[in-house]
Amino acid sequence: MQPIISVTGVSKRYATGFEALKSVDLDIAEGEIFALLGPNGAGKTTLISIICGIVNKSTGTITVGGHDNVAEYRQARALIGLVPQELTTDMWESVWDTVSYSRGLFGLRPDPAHLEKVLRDLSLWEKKDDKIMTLSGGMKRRVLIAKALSHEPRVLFLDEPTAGVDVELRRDMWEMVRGLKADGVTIVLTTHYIEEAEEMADRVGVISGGEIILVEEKAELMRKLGRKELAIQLKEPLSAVPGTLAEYGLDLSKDGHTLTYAYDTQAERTGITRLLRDLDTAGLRLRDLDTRQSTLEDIFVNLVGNGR
Ligand SMILES: Nc1ncnc2c1ncn2[C@@H]1O[C@H](COP(=O)(O)OP(=O)(O)OP(=O)(O)O)[C@@H](O)[C@H]1O
Repeated sequence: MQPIISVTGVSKRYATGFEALKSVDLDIAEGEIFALLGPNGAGKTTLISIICGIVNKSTGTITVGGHDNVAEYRQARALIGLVPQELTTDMWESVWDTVSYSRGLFGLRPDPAHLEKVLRDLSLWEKKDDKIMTLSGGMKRRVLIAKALSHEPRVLFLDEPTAGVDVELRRDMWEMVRGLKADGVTIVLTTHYIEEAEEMADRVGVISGGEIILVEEKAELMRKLGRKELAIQLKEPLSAVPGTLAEYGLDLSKDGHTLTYAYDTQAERTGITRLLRDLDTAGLRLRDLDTRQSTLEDIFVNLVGNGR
């Protein structure tokens, strides 16, 4: 199936000479929730701003629903809803007016029933006549989402949707995103929060220093997450792993005192019982055992550390 968004060889050099993106390739499948993870300054906002046509790219091509996002800007932009990080909306307007205006910008006929559904889904219906400046920060964020959904986009971009929001609003956001997915909307969200990617995403992309360094199904990442290491401390140091233990792929520390066995916690058999028996048979005496689980955070920090 053709991806709904296709980014090919996109780079960005700002006027300052800073290269914020380095030849990014990325496809987003229709209907998925894609989380773009990366540290501050990695290029997340730059990338989504370029896809949405707010920032010009230096090289490369982007299509949205098959439309080139420069040559066919209007068609491409009409398919996209963008919820920016910053509150950028007219504080003096009422919720209803600002959301209606956003829809009008796309040249669409008024559709009060659609806007009512959007506002109700975001628990904003009661506030529809309130001026935006009178709303709480969390409610203002909901207004930004309502604006982004006003023209019935097929792809919704959420830039750091839950940065600085309370737990309740975060839960509501996640709920809303799931509802949109159920309606067939593709979601791309940027986040620093690994739990958010873990909770929401079908696929995860990691960006660091302007480069996409990993794109993977979340389930696959979770499988990696499921890996554990067993560190076996030996009473007497070894100079090499005994040949009879070759099948375990053990790692011997430089000082010869520790053997490390990596295993999959989700596998039916971890092989630990057999390994311990074989260690005994090989005549090795143990001082201590220690296990350590790699988290998605470890994987992330590792990747980002290496990507710099
Ligand atoms: N208009 C600009 N001119 C020059 N440099 C810029 C401009 N906008 C962003 N940058 C730089 O480009 C890099 C990427 O910024 P970007 O906002 O895309 O990162 P980010 O991953 O979204 O970060 P954060 O998580 O902090 O929002 C940063 O080093 C930033 O300072």
